Amino acid sequence: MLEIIELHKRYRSNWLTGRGHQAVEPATFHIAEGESLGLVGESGSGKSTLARLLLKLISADGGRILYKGTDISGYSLKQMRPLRRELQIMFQHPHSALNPRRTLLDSLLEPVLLHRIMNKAAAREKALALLDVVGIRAELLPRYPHQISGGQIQRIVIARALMLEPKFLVLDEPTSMLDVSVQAQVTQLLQRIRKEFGLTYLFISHDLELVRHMCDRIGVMKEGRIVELDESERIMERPQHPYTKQLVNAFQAFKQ
Ligand SMILES: Nc1ncnc2c1ncn2[C@@H]1O[C@H](COP(=O)(O)OP(=O)(O)OP(=O)(O)O)[C@@H](O)[C@H]1O
Repeated sequence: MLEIIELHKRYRSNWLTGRGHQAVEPATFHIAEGESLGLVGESGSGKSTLARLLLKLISADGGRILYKGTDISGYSLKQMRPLRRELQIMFQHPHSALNPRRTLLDSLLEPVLLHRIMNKAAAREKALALLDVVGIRAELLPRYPHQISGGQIQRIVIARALMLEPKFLVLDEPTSMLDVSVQAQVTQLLQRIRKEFGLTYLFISHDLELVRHMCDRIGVMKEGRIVELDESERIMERPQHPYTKQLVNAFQAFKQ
């Protein structure tokens, strides 16, 4: 579905240090349709930058992105517009994902009305059907984000993404701000909708256990480089790179 070839990014020098920063070294990998690919690595290793690069939310310094065989690297904002429906991202901070001054219903309807996909009545009907899928009662819809829990917000955010019938979702630490028990419920929901809607995921997390559970393959990032990428079980059982070994060992020690 996505083929990434030598994609790389350097942030320009900042006024404080006067130095630039190579956030992502040339990265080459693919994400197959229906697959869930995990990205792990310490904070600052470039995971979010890589995800934003492949969605073209930030511009790359070089490299290519093929989506369903078409090179979209040089696409303008206008050319990307129809693809924004198909390629979406969900962020870590559930509260900043929704406009605090809009009701949940308005937030749910906003993207489809903006993309002029359907009229308001049809959009409401679709929203109600999706609320069922994500396990939210319709009575909550007139509320504002601060009036519901973090887990409920994440469910609304998931429903809002589904309104646009995406094909590919980047999940950037989607559950890291939630309590452990709520985390498990949201993770289960994400697993279920992947199957139900035939979605493809890029799942970013610090949590190796979660990534192993959610993902078919795992890519390990260190200092802007993908140092290892393999099937999840193989990464866990036979890590090759010293940094991956360190991550897996730390995880095993923590489990004992
Ligand atoms: N807009 C920016 N301008 C300059 N430097 C940036 C910018 N965004 C990120 N960086 C730097 O690029 C590096 C990679 O950041 P990135 O957010 O991609 O890492 P990450 O692995 O996703 O980290 P985390 O797990 O903490 O979210 C970091 O050193 C970060 O400080």
